[in-house]
Amino acid sequence: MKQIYFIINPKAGNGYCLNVWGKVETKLMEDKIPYFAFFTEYPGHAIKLASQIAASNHEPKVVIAVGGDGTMHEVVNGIVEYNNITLGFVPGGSGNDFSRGFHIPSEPEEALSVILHLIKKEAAIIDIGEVTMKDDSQAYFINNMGAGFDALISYEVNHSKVKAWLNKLSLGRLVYVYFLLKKLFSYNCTTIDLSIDGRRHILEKTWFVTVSNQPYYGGGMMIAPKAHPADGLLDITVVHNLSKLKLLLVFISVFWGKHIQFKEVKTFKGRTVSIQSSSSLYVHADGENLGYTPLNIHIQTKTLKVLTRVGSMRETGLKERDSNELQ
Ligand SMILES: Nc1ncnc2c1ncn2[C@@H]1O[C@H](COP(=O)(O)OP(=O)(O)OP(=O)(O)O)[C@@H](O)[C@H]1O
Repeated sequence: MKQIYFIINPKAGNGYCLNVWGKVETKLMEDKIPYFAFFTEYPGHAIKLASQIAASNHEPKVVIAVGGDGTMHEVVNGIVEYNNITLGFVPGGSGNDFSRGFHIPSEPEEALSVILHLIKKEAAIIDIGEVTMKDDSQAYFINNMGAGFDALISYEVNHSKVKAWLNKLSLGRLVYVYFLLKKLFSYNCTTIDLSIDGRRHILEKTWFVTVSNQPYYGGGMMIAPKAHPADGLLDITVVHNLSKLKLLLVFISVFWGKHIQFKEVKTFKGRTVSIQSSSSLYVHADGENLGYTPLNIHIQTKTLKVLTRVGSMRETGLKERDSNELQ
């Protein structure tokens, strides 16, 4: 069997992740499965740990992130340039949208069982998004990225103590709702200039743009119900031209993926996307703050090997599609 490395974020889920790791560790010992474990010590550390593991030799290895979407995001960014790594995930964060979108069980022992089962089978090969910022710096996302109101919410969530309190009450998912309501009334919408595969869209009074590789974000909102991480396309969602009150209505419907029925919600599919705006907008990737617009996004198809129940294109009956056909 390939060597298994765990990268654990002890701060994820406001420390709940250490309980998750305790359960995983007990199961590994019971089943006498050899492994290496590394704990992150500061933000960004998982990128370094993951790239060091990948670079240590050319042997194929399994790296399993234990934490939230931010931990998975860092691990992806650490291994993206190496082709000897297969990725796994045990959810231990507050939002855990990766596990929702990639069908990883929420119970730690169950997640581990699925991973150990899948190690013996073929991993899914999925797409990822590459974001290039104005200063040419690059970052990759596995779930989604966003610019505008949703990125502002991410920023507020990541810099607030409310998340810790809600996590203590096992209500971590509600932190996004709390900040949405808090920021809704002071937010100023902007005109955005969106290019998708060279086709330009000027969208006035825009709340936000998200670019998704899988359906879920923000702790369970089904922002891009038709997104599939192995279809060779990114799903773009724009919410614009609607009142604050109607935004709340759209927001409620997003948990069921019904928001796309509103005329103010535009959806597109594409391979390259550029976002410019009349004023600088906050940007996030997988819920981690990235900076500000303008930026360019490019899909890297079939780039990552992931231990997930989300099947390959062949298994799900999807065909490689042309983005223009689907807009
Ligand atoms: N030792 C550490 N001390 C402080 N912060 C850390 C440490 N290790 C990692 N981090 C940071 O913790 C942040 C949150 O991690 P993560 O997103 O995995 O958990 P979460 O926020 O609870 O879950 P989710 O993103 O699913 O809501 C990340 O930005 C990461 O860089």
